[in-house]
Formats: sequence, C-alpha cells, structure tokens
Amino acid sequence: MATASASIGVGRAGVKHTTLVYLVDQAASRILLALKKRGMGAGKVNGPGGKADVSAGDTSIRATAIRETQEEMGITPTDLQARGLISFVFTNDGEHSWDNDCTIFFGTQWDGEPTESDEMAPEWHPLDAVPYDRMWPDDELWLPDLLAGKEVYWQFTFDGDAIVDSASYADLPTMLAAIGAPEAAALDA
Ligand SMILES: Nc1[nH]c(=O)nc2c1ncn2[C@H]1C[C@H](O)[C@@H](COP(=O)(O)OP(=O)(O)OP(=O)(O)O)O1
Repeated sequence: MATASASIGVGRAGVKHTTLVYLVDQAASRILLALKKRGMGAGKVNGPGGKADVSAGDTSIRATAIRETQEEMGITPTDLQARGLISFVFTNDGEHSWDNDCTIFFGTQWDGEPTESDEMAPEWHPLDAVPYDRMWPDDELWLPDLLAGKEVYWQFTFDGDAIVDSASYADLPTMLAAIGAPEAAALDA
C-alpha cells in the first residue's frame, strides 16, 4: 500500500497526489489500458498509475508514473510527457478520503512487454474504440482531448461512481487558483 505524499506533484495541499499513464502504439493506432483488479476503481478499465510515494523512492511525479507502470504492467515508459491535471473530489464520506489530484501522462514508447500483475490486466484497444462504457465516467469527457494532443485540466466531483459536478480550465495556473492549490512552476516537478 503506497502512502500519500503532497510534497510530490501539483494539486491541493493535504490531498493524495496520483498519476495516470496513457500509452499509445502509434504504428498500430491502439492504446494500452488495463482492467484494475483491486483497490480504487477495481473492475474498471483505466491507465496504470497510483499515488506518489516517497518511501518507494519517488523523487518526482514523473518517477511515480514510471514506477506505477512498472509495478502494474511490467513495462518502463521512456518518453512520458505530463499533459494535464484532473482533480477528483469524492463526497462519499465526510472526510473526503478518496480525493486525489492526478497528473496525466502521455507516452508512445516503453521498454518491455505489458504483463498482467496482481493489480492490473493489460488490454489493447483501437484508438477509435476506447471502451468508455467500462471506464470511470469522467474519462470520456477528457481522454479524447488528450488523445488529440491537447492538455487537459478538469475537476470532477463524484458521489460514488456518479459525477455530480465538473469544471474544465484553460491552463494549469487557472486550475490551481480555482481549486485552491498552491502555484506550481511545472506540472511534472
Ligand atoms: N474518477 C476517476 N477517473 C479515473 O479515470 N481515474 C481515477 C479516478 N479516481 C481515481 N482514479 C485513478 C487515479 C489513480 O491512478 C488511481 C488511484 O490510485 P491509488 O494508488 O489510490 O489506487 P489503489 O487503490 O490501487 O492504491 P494502492 O492500494 O496504493 O495500490 O485511480
């Protein structure tokens, strides 16, 4: 179990900083996703990712993204670019213990072959047939933009699996001001 660290990544203070990684095989026009087998979002298809964890050796949110992809899929991304921030607010419990501010990474190259782990079972999908009906409901609102080469800045408020509020932002400084997060020099610092 990873421990949260607000000292790595951007987003609200006192909230878990997490990562999601979307890898695209451009030659085959397909995206590497995976069935989450346990933990948050179990049963849903998502990119690999998870919480920043200093005790696991993370020195940056990019290092978190690479480590989580290694742990969950057995591959090492080699050209990740930070392309956005999604702030997830969960009203399920009064303590907002599921809240996380997630840096979104995009890449097209990696070392190794995707392999099933205890946490995830990899699945390839054509870029024109992303399985949004098996994913978190926010994904179809922003993943098409990410795959079109855009940066994505959103906040979603959930009650369980249902979106009850959302907002999109033009850029990182605008988003950080709107969600009450400290300013940041860079998305992947
Ligand atoms: N609404 C949402 N839509 C989405 O696409 N991804 C979400 C999401 N809410 C959370 N996530 C992602 C972000 C992150 O990659 C992951 C949660 O990370 P965690 O490390 O907390 O997961 P786990 O419960 O597996 O933790 P561990 O037990 O530490 O492995 O779920």
